[in-house]
Amino acid sequence: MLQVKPIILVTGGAGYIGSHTVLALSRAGYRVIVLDNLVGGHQEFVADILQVELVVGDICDRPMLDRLFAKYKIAAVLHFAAYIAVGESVSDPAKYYRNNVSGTLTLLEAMVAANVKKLVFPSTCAVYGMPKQLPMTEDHPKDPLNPYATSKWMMEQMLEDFDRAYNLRSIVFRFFNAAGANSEGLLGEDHHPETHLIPLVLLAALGKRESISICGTDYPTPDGTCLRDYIHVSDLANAHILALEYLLAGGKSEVFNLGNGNGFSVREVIETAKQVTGKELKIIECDRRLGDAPILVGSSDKVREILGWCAQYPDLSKIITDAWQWHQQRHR
Ligand SMILES: NC(=O)c1ccc[n+]([C@@H]2O[C@H](COP(=O)([O-])OP(=O)(O)OC[C@H]3O[C@@H](n4cnc5c(N)ncnc54)[C@H](O)[C@@H]3O)[C@@H](O)[C@H]2O)c1
Ligand SMILES: O=c1ccn([C@@H]2O[C@H](COP(=O)(O)OP(=O)(O)O[C@H]3O[C@H](CO)[C@H](O)[C@H](O)[C@H]3O)[C@@H](O)[C@H]2O)c(=O)[nH]1
Repeated sequence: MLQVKPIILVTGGAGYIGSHTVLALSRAGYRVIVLDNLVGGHQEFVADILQVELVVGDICDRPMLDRLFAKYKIAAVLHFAAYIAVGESVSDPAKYYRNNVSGTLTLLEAMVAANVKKLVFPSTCAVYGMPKQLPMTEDHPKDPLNPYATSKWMMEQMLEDFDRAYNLRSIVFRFFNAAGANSEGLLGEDHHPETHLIPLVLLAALGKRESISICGTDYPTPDGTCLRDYIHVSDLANAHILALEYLLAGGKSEVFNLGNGNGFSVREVIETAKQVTGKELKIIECDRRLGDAPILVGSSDKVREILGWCAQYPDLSKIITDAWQWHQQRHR
């Protein structure tokens, strides 16, 4: 007998990680509804490339959410919608608490009211703050260094309470640094303004930016620049399918790191990008960026053990090659 897969609501599905996850969901046979206000997302990703239904709306709009949950029989929500720039969250924290925390609370209340009680939520390794032990495991102390990370930690705590009080089951993924692009060149990373290292380096390689800045060269790391754990966006997307299947099968709430467990410095990323692109880059060394931790590298043993997740593209060179292919196409 033909099995009909459930309907999944993806907030922020027109954005970078959300769109890659919608692609993985569609390929796994799910019917997907994207809810995005398009402040940071791309309508053409959803309408032209993914060809799934897009509802243009805001997670802060409770009446619209109620209508949405009444119209579709949604089995679970994957909640990517958020503001994401660490630096901006330091200068304008209210914007982050309003959109990320208040918006998520509105969404969760609408879910409980509609009896939709399964959620996958992207948090960040930035909830850990300064590393006390490396690689970081899920029980590492939490000490967010900026309002963006604090907003994610607040939402994690909200989810714990919603589980206890309303039986809302969630999988929280603490992403390390999402990077790369769909290997077939269908989707990629295009934030406005762009703040992330890899796309900025590639825009410099394309001549769209004059130079690339290294933000801080006096960190307590081997070459003085920050170490990050870069993870391919398609590996993140696949983890969401496993999380969804786990929740739909009745799994209990869990929190997982998602990273590759290898730290690369800013200089190493720039060096790898030079090799991939074959371009020389003008490098400017400048001051540290506010709210940056020196090292964020995680252990993903728990997600491997419980969800059976395994990275398909752990190699930094492959991550940058896929991003480069997409950037070249996008800016042709
Ligand atoms: N990029 C990373 O390295 C990283 C790391 C850790 C966690 N995350 C989390 O993953 C998620 C997705 O990140 P991304 O890099 O794809 O960001 P993105 O900006 O590309 O996507 C976010 C999407 O959410 C939408 N959105 C924002 N506020 C909304 C609202 N109020 N209502 C409806 N839609 C709204 C935007 O239009 C955008 O399409 C975010 O929650 C982010 O915090 C990202
Ligand atoms: O022009 C730049 C941009 C970044 N960096 C450095 O490169 C590293 C990576 O920076 P990104 O902005 O690419 O990524 P972040 O580590 O700051 O942040 C990302 O990962 C975080 C978790 O670490 C959060 O989840 C956040 O959403 C996500 O943007 C940092 O040390 C940063 O200081 C530079 O040197 N020059």
